[in-house]
Amino acid sequence: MNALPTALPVAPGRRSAAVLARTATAHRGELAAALTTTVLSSGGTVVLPLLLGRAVDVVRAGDPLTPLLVQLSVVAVLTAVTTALARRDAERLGASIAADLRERVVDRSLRMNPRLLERAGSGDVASRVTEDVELFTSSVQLGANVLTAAITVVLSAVGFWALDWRLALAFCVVFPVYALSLRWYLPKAGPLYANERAVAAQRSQVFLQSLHGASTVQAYGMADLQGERVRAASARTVGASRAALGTFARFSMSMNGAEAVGLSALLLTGFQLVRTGTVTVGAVTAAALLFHRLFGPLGTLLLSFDEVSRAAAALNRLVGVVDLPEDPAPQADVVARAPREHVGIRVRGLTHSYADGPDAPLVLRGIDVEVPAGTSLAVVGESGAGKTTLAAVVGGVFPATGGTVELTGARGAVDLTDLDAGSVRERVGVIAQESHVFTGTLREDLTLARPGATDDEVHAALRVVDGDDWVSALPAGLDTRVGPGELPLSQARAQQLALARLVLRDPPVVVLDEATAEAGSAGARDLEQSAEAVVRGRTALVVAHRLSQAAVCDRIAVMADGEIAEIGTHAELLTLGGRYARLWDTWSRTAQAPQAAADT
Ligand SMILES: Nc1ncnc2c1ncn2[C@@H]1O[C@H](COP(=O)(O)OP(=O)(O)OP(=O)(O)O)[C@@H](O)[C@H]1O
Repeated sequence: MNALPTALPVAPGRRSAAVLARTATAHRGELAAALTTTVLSSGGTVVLPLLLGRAVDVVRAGDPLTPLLVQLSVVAVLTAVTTALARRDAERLGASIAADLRERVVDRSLRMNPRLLERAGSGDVASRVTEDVELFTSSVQLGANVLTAAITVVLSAVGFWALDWRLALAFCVVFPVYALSLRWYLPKAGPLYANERAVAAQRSQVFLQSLHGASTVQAYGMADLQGERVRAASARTVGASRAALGTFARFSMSMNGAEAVGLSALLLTGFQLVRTGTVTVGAVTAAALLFHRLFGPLGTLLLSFDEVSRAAAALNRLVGVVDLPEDPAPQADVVARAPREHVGIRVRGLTHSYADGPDAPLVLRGIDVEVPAGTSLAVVGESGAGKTTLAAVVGGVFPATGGTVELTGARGAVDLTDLDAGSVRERVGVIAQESHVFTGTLREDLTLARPGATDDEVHAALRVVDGDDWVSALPAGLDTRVGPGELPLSQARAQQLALARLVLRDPPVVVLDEATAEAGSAGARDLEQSAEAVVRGRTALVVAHRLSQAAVCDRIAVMADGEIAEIGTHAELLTLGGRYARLWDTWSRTAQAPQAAADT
């Protein structure tokens, strides 16, 4: 089994640049349009000061100014138009690149190996697909500005050279000063921003944990402690941002110094050249105007190192997700061999540990069990016995650290880990402890399981799980919007929807993990019946806290400390007089006893 990293990777800068370049060239038309209009607009920006310089010489010589004024007007109008077009084209290109990347990141995150997701923490994934994607997307405008500034700087250098090579040299004085500042700043900026992003991800993780575990936090009176953790994580984020900002402020000051040095050098050189009659006053005027116009683009280029560094840190984290190695593709013949009908489950020597290393505690300790096609196996046991872990592994949610789970059929057996997620989901349907309601209409929520299902099919699935009455009674029926902020649904109804989705998907094997555990006893009995209807005719592994649910399954496995302690039918286990019999005895004496007994 491949060793999984403990955290999501961050791509090196060179790899991110390559991905960015490849994404840009995939939009060839937009790239060509953006480059063309940007070169034209930057060209106009450089030509205008040159024409103004010439105007100074024309006025000094007393020559007619009108032809030059016409040229100036035409160039000014063309520059204005191409500048507007350049901005639009560059933004379009940037938006396309950002959208491409965003889709790839979201797509890869949704198909992420569940064990990696668990290890890396959902906070890191959430911060990448939200904050990092947003940061990168909002740098589209920045990218457009940087492109324009870079081209303007190159064309201005050509303009200086056309005026006089000595003026060009004087202009170049700024570069060593810039270079020194950058040499000081750049090695600091990368780590500072990477740290800022990492600390922000930790803050998201702590915050998400507080939200997800809100009821536990309140139940144990841990609000103050958890609040302190969130505050400490926020303080670390503020500290990291301050460190980055302080360094940036010092860098900005050195930029202003460089500009003062550059302009002084240019004016002094121009003064000498005019005195010796080498260049005209107009040429020096043009050079000064060019330099003045360059302040903007040069400042954009240099000051944007700050934002570029942030965007690059975000991009490296996004490319880290995009580049996650795909799980190996299943072999076509294995998928073809995997049974679709009369599918049984065979578990051999299953061991699992949530931690790494040879001494890591085992949560499953060598489970051997078989569920013949069309029969049901209930799994019961005390909290922490390993029931949920067994259900998750058998349901193909994540692979176990050792042993095998096979789907058996008339043509042999296929290991679950040799199949891709899609092939597993066609054959094995899972309902986990928490049933999620997706934002949208009830129809959308239900047809996720089978896109294109008709309303009749959706209602039929709801009828199987006894959910059609309340859905049909809603004024908008299947068009009712559900999810956060919409029609509130009880946990029992959310589980009913999850069961209906399973009916629509119609897999031959189902794994139900405490599908009825959350409901109060009255609702729980209804849900038990809904779950029973789903199990009927299918191969099923049912994690049951309510023993009435276990008693109606064909066989029952009692788990204790990661092992199967007892297995048999309800009657056999009662006769055995062991753990199950004791559990049943306790269960029968609880308030539900008369009802549970009537159930069985
Ligand atoms: N994601 C996880 N990371 C680390 N340990 C885990 C994780 N999930 C479960 N465990 C541990 O594995 C053991 C078995 O847990 P599991 O949830 O499978 O038991 P269970 O029988 O289903 O318990 P319950 O009925 O309370 O859900 C427990 O000791 C639990 O603390």
